[in-house]
Amino acid sequence: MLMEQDLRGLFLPVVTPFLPNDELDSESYRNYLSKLLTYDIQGLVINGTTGESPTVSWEEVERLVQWTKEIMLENNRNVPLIIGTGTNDTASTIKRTEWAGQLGAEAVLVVIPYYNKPSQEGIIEHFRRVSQVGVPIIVYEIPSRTGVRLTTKTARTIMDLNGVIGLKDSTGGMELISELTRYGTKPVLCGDDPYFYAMLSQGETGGILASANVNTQLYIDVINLHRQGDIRAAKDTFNLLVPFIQLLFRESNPSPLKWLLARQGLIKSDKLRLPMSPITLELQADLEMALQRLPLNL
Ligand SMILES: O=C(O)C1=N[C@H](C(=O)O)C[C@H](O)C1
Repeated sequence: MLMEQDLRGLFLPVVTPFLPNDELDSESYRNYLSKLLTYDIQGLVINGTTGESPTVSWEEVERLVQWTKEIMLENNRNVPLIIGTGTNDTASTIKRTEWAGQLGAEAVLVVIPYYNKPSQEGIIEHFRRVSQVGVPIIVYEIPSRTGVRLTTKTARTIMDLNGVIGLKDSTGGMELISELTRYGTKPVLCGDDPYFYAMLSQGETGGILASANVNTQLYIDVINLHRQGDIRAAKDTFNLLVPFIQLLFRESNPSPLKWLLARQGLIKSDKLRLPMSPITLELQADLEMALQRLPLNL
């Protein structure tokens, strides 16, 4: 099981490749994951936003986890698996967290309950109950997707729960991390790619970054350079990544990322499940242009 001190470095949220008939594409998954496993990453996140969790069934999550274990074995590489289990229903989140534990998850990623707009007290109680399952929890704060925002007080209360080992900050700003790190906190991982460098400077311990599915080594370099105190080189390296990050989030993640992975031949197609749809021709042209300037180091 992951512990607080393990939440350091780069964790990759994986895409879920699909066939034209909407079935899971195991061949693409094997090809793509084998590549990711060549990097010095600290873990994989299955069934996150990038994995299209809203349209992937739990039975499919089980297959993805099984395949991931097989692919790790084939590649002689073992990294911790974090599984997304958060929903907007406490009972189902508890069930999924129990199942994730049975599947061998080292931690679970639990998003703030979305859509039904619970009160701060309701959110705290949600996490208190899920934390009792006994699988380490990474809290996932992403107000642009959930429609609710944690107050600092709520975030602190949830972070203090036994069983919560850290938080993925996708708030799109520096306020939460500044407040949490002001008096010391459990680890905060960046989940908002454009803020990755700024948050490192503010005390984040690493990231769960969809954009790091491409140019993975450069993200690892940013972390290592920053740790070594070579701030200038870390910033220069991050600056190389910024144009791609901007393009990868101009339309909803993971559509641009899937297009890029397919363009590189790592997965067979950029197929998404509706209501997610492929990127516009305009974004495709801009990504092609960016590729001319910085060929992807996949
Ligand atoms: O799947 C994830 O985990 C991520 N989701 C965020 C989003 O899609 O909004 C982005 C982040 O890079 C990782």
